[in-house]
Amino acid sequence: MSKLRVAVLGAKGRIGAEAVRAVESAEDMELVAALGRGDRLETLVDTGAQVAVELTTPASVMGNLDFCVRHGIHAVVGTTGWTDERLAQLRGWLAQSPETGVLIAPNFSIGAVLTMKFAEAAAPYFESVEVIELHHPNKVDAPSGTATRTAQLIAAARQKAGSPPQPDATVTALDGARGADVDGVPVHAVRLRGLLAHQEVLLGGEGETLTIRHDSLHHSSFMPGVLLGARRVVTTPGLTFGLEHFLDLK
Ligand SMILES: NC(=O)c1ccc[n+]([C@@H]2O[C@H](COP(=O)([O-])OP(=O)(O)OC[C@H]3O[C@@H](n4cnc5c(N)ncnc54)[C@H](O)[C@@H]3O)[C@@H](O)[C@H]2O)c1
Ligand SMILES: O=C(O)C1=N[C@H](C(=O)O)CCC1
Repeated sequence: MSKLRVAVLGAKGRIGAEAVRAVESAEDMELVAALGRGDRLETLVDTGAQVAVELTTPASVMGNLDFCVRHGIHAVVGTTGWTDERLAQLRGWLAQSPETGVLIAPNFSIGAVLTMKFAEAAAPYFESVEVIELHHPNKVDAPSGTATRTAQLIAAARQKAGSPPQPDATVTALDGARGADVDGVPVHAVRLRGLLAHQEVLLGGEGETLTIRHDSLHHSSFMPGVLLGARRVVTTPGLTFGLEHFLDLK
């Protein structure tokens, strides 16, 4: 059986370098390109890449995806910075290239995907829900893509269940003290040397709290998800948002 021809964009970055190693080690894949900032995207075409793993920056991701989709190269995207406007633009590009697949995974680790699922399930049963994400201080965006997605899922679950607004008597607050408001869910971002990627979802009800916590301790935690995404995206045209769609979660 022929090997899946995979390229990595952002290959010298923290997660990109780990992805290069993971693709090289995967028996069913061939690493055909490992591109960094300033490298020619035409290399993807020249090397016959079938899938590009996009792990760059919010400033670079759209240009890279525009090129990939126009050339019918499937993409697995871990880069953050997704807004409704960006998603609509990407959907527009994909409509012009209906056989091409793009997976955007706010988080590739199974624990983080499960954290989101558990938080979504628990959210309607508690009066209060807040998200705290904690990352290394080299991270350029806040809040994290994972925390934003988690808060959106929580908010949607609460809206569907008819949950009332969260109790909060705050009248005066320093800017930022109550975190960022993501669809009504407060999200707090911590940046601390020594950390990699961590998240807590705090839920509170009368006389009880529930804390759901996930810790990524090494970039290897993201690799099974990256490889799964690359294998599945080639047969999944259009936009898939969230690795959970490629997992058989009950
Ligand atoms: N989805 C996930 O599970 C997951 C996990 C970890 C990181 N991330 C995200 O992945 C992205 C990268 O994270 P990081 O910690 O590796 O950052 P990083 O800064 O270490 O790496 C980014 C790399 O991309 C390169 N780059 C920038 N523009 C480029 C371009 N146009 N073409 C090719 N390379 C380019 C940079 O030079 C750098 O080497 C961030 O958005 C981060 O939030 C996602
Ligand atoms: O290290 C990062 O940067 C990470 N970014 C993603 C996010 O913003 O959610 C995933 C976790 C690691």
